[in-house]
Amino acid sequence: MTAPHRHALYTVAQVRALDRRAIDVLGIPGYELMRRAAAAAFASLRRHWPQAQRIAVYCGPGNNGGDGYLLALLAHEAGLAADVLALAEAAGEGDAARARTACEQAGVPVRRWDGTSPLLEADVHVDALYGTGLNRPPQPAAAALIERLNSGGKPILALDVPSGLNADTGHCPGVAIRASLTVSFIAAKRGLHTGQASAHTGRVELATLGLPESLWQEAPDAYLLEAAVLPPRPRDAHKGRNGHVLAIGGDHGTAGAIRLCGEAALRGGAGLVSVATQAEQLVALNAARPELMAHAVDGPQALEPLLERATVLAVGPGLGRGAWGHALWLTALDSALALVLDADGLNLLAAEPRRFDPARQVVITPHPGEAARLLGCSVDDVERDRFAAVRGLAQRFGTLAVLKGAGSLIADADGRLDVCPWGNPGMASGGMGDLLTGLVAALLAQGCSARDAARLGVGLHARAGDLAARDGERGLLASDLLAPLRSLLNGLDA
Ligand SMILES: NC(=O)C1=CN([C@@H]2O[C@H](COP(=O)(O)OP(=O)(O)OC[C@H]3O[C@@H](n4cnc5c(N)ncnc54)[C@H](O)[C@@H]3O)[C@@H](O)[C@H]2O)[C@H](O)CC1
Ligand SMILES: [K+]
Repeated sequence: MTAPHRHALYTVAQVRALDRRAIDVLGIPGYELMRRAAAAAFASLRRHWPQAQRIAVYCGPGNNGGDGYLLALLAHEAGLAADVLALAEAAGEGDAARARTACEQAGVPVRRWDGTSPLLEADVHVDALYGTGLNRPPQPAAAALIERLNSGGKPILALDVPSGLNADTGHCPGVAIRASLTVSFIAAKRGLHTGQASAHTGRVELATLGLPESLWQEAPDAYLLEAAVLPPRPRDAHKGRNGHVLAIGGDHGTAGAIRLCGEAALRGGAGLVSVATQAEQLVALNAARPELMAHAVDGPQALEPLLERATVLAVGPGLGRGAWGHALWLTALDSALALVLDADGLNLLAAEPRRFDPARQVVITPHPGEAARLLGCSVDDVERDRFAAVRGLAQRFGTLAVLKGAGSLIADADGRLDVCPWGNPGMASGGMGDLLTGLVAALLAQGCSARDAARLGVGLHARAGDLAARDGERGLLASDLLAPLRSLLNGLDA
């Protein structure tokens, strides 16, 4: 019996089951839930826009619209000017129809949106068009209204889900509301925290509608990551206790990626970091970061002695897909060491797929393009359902999978999902992935399991990106993250 763990994320089907249990088992009528939802949303509206005197509510044909009618009624009863534009004719019966009648009988003007009339004059617009019931792209009239609201220059409060956003996947099949605030009811939906969601939800608040803890019986399988750091180092720590990362990459002309990976492994706290790379990179690497032990490796034989000393492998940054990179990649895959695969290490895996021994600690960190190649689908397919994609990766390769992008996702082979709530568009730049690879390798080197290294690494990396973006998201460089990363790792939140 767990209340909605404040980081638990639910599917629409799971929330519907909670709704049903509230109605059937706890005997709370659906209309009472609707009234509580409207009250919670209205209270949020007053908190966020205390000066608002006029609100306009846009109601769809279902229960999301029902929430909107009851919110308009509450605003009217509180002395605000409230108007309603309805997308559809009054529904025959049901809670939404009852809500609309209560609204009209109280004297709140309810007019039909004819597809062209101007928006209502208001300080705040309330989006009550679609919630968890969205099952196709908004149709022309609704789409036109959504686009007008988005360009209306006034804040939008979205009820439960910004209309047009799929509450399960975070994908927008068509146009979608861009809200300043979303008040979500009963339980947080997965789709509010990944993919396109962050461009549409604004701030997300959860209203549990005063339901008793006994409602949340089944434990959900998706959670928002929580801020965490590594436990403090024992005083007698020595470099041998913090593992030895061997970063493999840096084909002709690409020293930067493997260097960033190695630096991140050092900053991430690995005891020792070696780099196996092409001879031409040595000077640049040693000059840039002498603490990295760079080795010229021309093939698998030269790699062997380095593998014997390493405890974790990070394979892929700047590896290339030529004979040199492929030979080193094969050697790394045939070792039993913990492994982080990224960039060309993943492209080579897409070309020569294999399942890893579940006992081996392996983390793969694709961006959507690499994920598409690994899954044999399009990038659109990946982004259309990121949760399905990341789970597919973990199951297909038998590894811990990270699917990067807005709201990075983490899946392990038994289906548990974690969602990263941090990060910003400034991080969509070269080298950010190389940092993550090195950081995850460093955490593995310090004894984390693949799952903990991925969760901690993704969270710290994104939080460091948010700290570094305090000086602006434009021009954010991967190396800007190294300083805040070190602070976060040591629990010294900058
Ligand atoms: N169930 C409860 O106890 C509570 C529900 N709450 C609110 O209810 C909505 C979910 O309501 P539902 O009627 O299932 O669906 P929607 O209102 O989201 O959608 C309306 C209706 O519209 C049709 N539809 C879907 N997509 C489209 C489209 N693109 N174009 C046209 N029509 C579309 C579809 O038939 C839907 O049924 C939930 O989000 C909450 O806001 C209460 O708040 C809490 C209790
Ligand atoms: K909505």
